[in-house]
Amino acid sequence: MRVDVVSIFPDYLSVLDLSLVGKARQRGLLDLRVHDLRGWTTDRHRTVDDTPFGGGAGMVMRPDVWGTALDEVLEPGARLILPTPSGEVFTQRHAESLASADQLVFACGRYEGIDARVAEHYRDAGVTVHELSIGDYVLNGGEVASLVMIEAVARLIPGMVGNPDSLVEESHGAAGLLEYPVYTKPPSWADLEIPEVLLSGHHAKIERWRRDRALERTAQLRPDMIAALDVASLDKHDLAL
Ligand SMILES: Nc1ccc2ncsc2c1
Repeated sequence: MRVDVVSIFPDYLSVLDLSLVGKARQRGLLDLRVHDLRGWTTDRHRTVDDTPFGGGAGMVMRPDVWGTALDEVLEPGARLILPTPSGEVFTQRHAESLASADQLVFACGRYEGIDARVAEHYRDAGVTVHELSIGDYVLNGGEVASLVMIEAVARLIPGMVGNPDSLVEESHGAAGLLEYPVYTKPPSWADLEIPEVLLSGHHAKIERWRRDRALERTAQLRPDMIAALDVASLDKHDLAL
């Protein structure tokens, strides 16, 4: 997979050289390219923004600069991602869908956002455009959101994580539940012990205990996820909880 990120703060993305994503690049699983939007400006001040039509505070990012950049970066079949607080909320389902793309291009907005004609222009041109939010809070731009989405997608690329089975039991994974509580050594800490069943070696009981805790935790913290569960995926024990 090729991933391009266009930003006026390209150094913000240097963290992608580390950890999982960094290793993926070294192993050739991920072709990550970070670009400075100002590289496509033509004036001496390298201007990327201007005042909003209709008035209002702040500045809006110019469509002509973004258009020149994206025309160069987008390859046929690429998905264009516009991180924005006014977008659809990014979920694991989006990560799974985006992980199958040949190229993802993240356009990181700053100021009050990117001129709306950019999304419109590329949709009209047949490009799949995703306007995605990572949540309801204030950020200064799209760079941090892009980091979140790139990590969520990159770890799903085949060969990225050592044990693919671990992707199934994670929170928001295939089971559609939050993850059960986990424990490790020492067996006793701060006068707190390990749940007995986890020391029993009885795998069926352990599996049952873990699913019960995942269902309980999800029901308590994320009733919306319970409501979204496929009832067919629940067994009679689940339903009795
Ligand atoms: N302020 C804010 C909140 C969420 C979000 N998601 C992508 S860019 C962004 C910006």
